[in-house]
Amino acid sequence: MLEGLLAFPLTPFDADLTLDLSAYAEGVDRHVEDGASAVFLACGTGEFSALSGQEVLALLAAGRDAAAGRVPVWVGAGGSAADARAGIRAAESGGADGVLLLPPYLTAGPPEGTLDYVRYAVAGSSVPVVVYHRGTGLFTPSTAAELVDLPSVVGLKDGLGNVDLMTRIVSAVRARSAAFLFFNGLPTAEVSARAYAAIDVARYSSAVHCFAPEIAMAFYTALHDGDTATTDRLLADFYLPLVALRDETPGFAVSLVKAAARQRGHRVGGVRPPLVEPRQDQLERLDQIVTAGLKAVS
Ligand SMILES: O=C([O-])C(=O)C[C@H](O)[C@@H](O)C(=O)[O-]
Repeated sequence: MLEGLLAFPLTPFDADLTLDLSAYAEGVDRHVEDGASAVFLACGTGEFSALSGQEVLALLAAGRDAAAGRVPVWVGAGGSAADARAGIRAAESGGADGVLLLPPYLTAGPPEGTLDYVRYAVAGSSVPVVVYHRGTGLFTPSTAAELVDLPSVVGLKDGLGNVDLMTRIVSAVRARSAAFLFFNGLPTAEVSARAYAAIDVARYSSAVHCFAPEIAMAFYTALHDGDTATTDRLLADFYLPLVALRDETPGFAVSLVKAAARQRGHRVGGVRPPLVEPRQDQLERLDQIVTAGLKAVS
């Protein structure tokens, strides 16, 4: 389940920041045509935190139509415990193949509370769920191992980036389940992909696939083939400069992706607040970084 490169479509907005569903359908179709093995709608890159429950459902309907059965369609849920439960149920009724459960809104409890949040959210539904480990939703090795007892929870996606903790989480879960799935969902996941593959977290998602699928697919293939000359070149020429720019401003893990998609001619519009747009000098550097990345794969 969920082999290959996972794509997280951007959510396009009009000039007044309302959803642009026809542009969304184009984006989902582009991901599938460009080699994504599954699409995860309305998650981090898709600005889940800025969307209403109704908007997420509209994106699910448009995304399913656009994917047309060619790849699995997963969708985000999360926020308050009540919204997370309602979101998972609505995703199930709306025909999603699975749900990425994002962290609880605003308040962090202890790890046992995070586990309870997942139990509460998945109660009464059977659609497969992957739990996103980041921010206000953190696990210990022992609480992560208890996820195995929840039949609909099939995996954990790490967005924290603590290799020591993830190594211990993978070991604790593997002692109880060989089938449980692990995903690297760190911002610009390619940068940590080699290290994470070494600790049995080989699946990853690529936000870069939203604007430079040529680069994302070349990196994925090189990583899969053990072609370190290519992964090293793409890291040096493209991913590491991109991450340096990304780290200049909070929220750029999404804003830069949207800006780069616009630069490549895609109809995605701007970001909703609290995200901000890159300045002109940052846009110019972004353009240079993408040009260098495309040259490296040409
Ligand atoms: O929820 C999300 O949007 C993600 O975690 C996906 C991104 O693709 C992330 O892995 C990245 O930036 O490469």
